[in-house]
Amino acid sequence: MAVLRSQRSHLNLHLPLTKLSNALPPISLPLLPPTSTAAPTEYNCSSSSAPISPADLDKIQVLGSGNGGTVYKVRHKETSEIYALKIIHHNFDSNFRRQLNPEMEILRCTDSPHVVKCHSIFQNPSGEFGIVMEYMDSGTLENVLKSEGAFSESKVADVAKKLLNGLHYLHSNKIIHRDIKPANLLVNSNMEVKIADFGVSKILGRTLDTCNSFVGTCAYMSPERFDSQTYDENHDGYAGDIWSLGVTLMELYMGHFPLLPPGERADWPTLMCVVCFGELPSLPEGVSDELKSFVECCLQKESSKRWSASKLLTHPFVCKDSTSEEQ
Ligand SMILES: Nc1ncnc2c1ncn2[C@@H]1O[C@H](COP(=O)(O)OP(=O)(O)OP(=O)(O)O)[C@@H](O)[C@H]1O
Repeated sequence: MAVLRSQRSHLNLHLPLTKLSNALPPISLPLLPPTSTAAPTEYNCSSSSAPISPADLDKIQVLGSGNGGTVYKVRHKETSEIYALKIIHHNFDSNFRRQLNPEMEILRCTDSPHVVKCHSIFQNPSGEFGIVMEYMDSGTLENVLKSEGAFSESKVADVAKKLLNGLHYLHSNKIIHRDIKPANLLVNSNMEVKIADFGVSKILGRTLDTCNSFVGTCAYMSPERFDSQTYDENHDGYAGDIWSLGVTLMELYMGHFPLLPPGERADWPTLMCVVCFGELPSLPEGVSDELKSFVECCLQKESSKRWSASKLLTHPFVCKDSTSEEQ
């Protein structure tokens, strides 16, 4: 307990910024025009089709809402194609009003089968932003877990491989997601799994970063994000996504949040003690050596000992019986 108290006394409780390395020049994206224009402004995310504007879409139902906005299922009037439309909440400052936030920038420039596809971004005359995305008809991995229960090892391996391909793509493009968890991973009926919700993500090297102080969801946060001084003050952020992936995959296999006993409240101090000072709970008996080893490679407390996404793609757990997947 004394050790715990002394460790706590020099904890950095306001979650410092990730230190940037490999800085790139800022990506130049156009500033959006002033909000007084009568027609919506549209940004096409796909090179092959015309931009979709709000007038092209009929709202069908609300799919969910979070801190960043509300997501609707919508139908394109002309093609009958179904999309997901995220309307970003309107409580932003005047600087934010005129610029794409990191989520929009990332969705606009990413193109991977493992990252949710953005078709179009627009701004209404009132200043409200909309993101037209591909519709993932099975919802989030969190929903799938609730309705179908714990995943088999082979299903966890399949999801792991798809997410690793997505993270490898993002990390190769200097993007850190910072909020990997079952609720931010979307699934469709083709059993595709895609990384979504870039609301707190970061593009390394950007000069503009509107989400510096945001911490992501603490339940899936790595030790260095709780306490960078003890764990690794030079962490680059990518390894934080790998930790969150490890917790997420354990959750899929065990059927409940793995770092606390089922039903225990995941408050910040309890989680910090478990993640930073406690021994991590092990996987249940009967689990294969490959899964055990894979999770260990993700959940190393020292971030530099964690495997990268590209190295994990070579781990026997994900490349047991299939050929390497394309990005
Ligand atoms: N492309 C999509 N296809 C299908 N459903 C989606 C899609 N995008 C989001 N959703 C649904 O809408 C919900 C809200 O999405 P949102 O991006 O606002 O994320 P959130 O994780 O709930 O919120 P926050 O921004 O606070 O993290 C999701 O939980 C999901 O159920």
